[in-house]
Amino acid sequence: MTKPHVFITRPMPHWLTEKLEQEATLDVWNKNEAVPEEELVRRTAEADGLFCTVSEPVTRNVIEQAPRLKIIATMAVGYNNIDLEAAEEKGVKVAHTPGVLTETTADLTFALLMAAARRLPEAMDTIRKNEWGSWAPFAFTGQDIYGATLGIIGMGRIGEAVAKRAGGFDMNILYHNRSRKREAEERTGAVYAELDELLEQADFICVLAPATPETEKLINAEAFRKMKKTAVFINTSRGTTVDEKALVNALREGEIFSAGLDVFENEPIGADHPLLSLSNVVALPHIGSASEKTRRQMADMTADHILQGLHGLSLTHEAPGK
Ligand SMILES: NC(=O)C1=CN([C@@H]2O[C@H](COP(=O)(O)OP(=O)(O)OC[C@H]3O[C@@H](n4cnc5c(N)ncnc54)[C@H](OP(=O)(O)O)[C@@H]3O)[C@@H](O)[C@H]2O)C=CC1
Ligand SMILES: O=CC(=O)O
Repeated sequence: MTKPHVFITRPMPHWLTEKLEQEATLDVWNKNEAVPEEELVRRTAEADGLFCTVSEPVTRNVIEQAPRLKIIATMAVGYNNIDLEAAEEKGVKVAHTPGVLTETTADLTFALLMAAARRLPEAMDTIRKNEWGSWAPFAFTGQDIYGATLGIIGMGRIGEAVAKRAGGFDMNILYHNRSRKREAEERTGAVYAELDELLEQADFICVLAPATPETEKLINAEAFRKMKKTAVFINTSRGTTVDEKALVNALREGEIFSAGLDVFENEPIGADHPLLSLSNVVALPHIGSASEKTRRQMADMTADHILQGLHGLSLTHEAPGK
């Protein structure tokens, strides 16, 4: 009997390909860059399983041209890049990796918060450029984190893990979701707030809601105008939740103090992106879950999802429908 065929959209370590090769024939895109759409369509067309990442738009076009496809497993918790409606129509299951990356992404969110508050990259650049004159009373003064107010938009798994870290800094925590989460309030001491109230009162604003039509440009020019001039804005969710032009403007005009960003409207951003011309921006290349242990666990979980999908078994983490 011929083995099912799996297309993997990134180079993977041997332990992972060996595991999948016991049950499938693999086609691996051997570059650490997104598969161009034409290539994704062509290679998924032959596949029973698609092992993908956040960077490939798995569109209706991709899904409809893949008659054998049974399972799409993304190595990510966010699955906004996959057309769930088309997958459901074609009977293709979709899996993602919630939970396993929660603490690692919360660590990175907090690291960005601290770096943007205390201007760490900007200060380090001074040393690199040999421009460190002497201890200067008002050089690189930033915002205090201890005792400040944190506003979390999207108090889910990662939002709550960020709130727990904030507890160690004695922060007051406000959060905004579509629905109140009373258990999270009990666990973290966070207080539910309407969005405007959170924007107006928080010293630090972290977006951790998923990319959906509802969250598209949720943080726009009007939202930035409501924030404190000393506010630090952090986005580790998806670039689509923020109006980037409005963000550039808010940072340039001093409507907010600084921003820490792991995600962008279009990834990868080029070195000539306007955000990178601003000294009050800390920018990272979408590395929220990038610890060695977590990425290994995510890859392994994705491989398990592929095997479950190929065998018609229920998925450990099926992506919730629309
Ligand atoms: N930078 C990176 O590398 C990473 C980024 N991520 C991003 O983080 C996101 C969150 O992950 P995770 O915490 O596991 O997901 P969860 O589903 O656990 O949490 C998402 C939260 O967002 C809330 N939410 C949804 N829609 C809205 C809305 N319109 N307004 C306000 N809140 C909303 C939900 O609550 P409710 O339904 O009540 O509104 C929920 O509590 C992912 O979807 C992904 O985009 C995740 C991992 C790594
Ligand atoms: O952005 C990463 C994810 O897991 O979602």
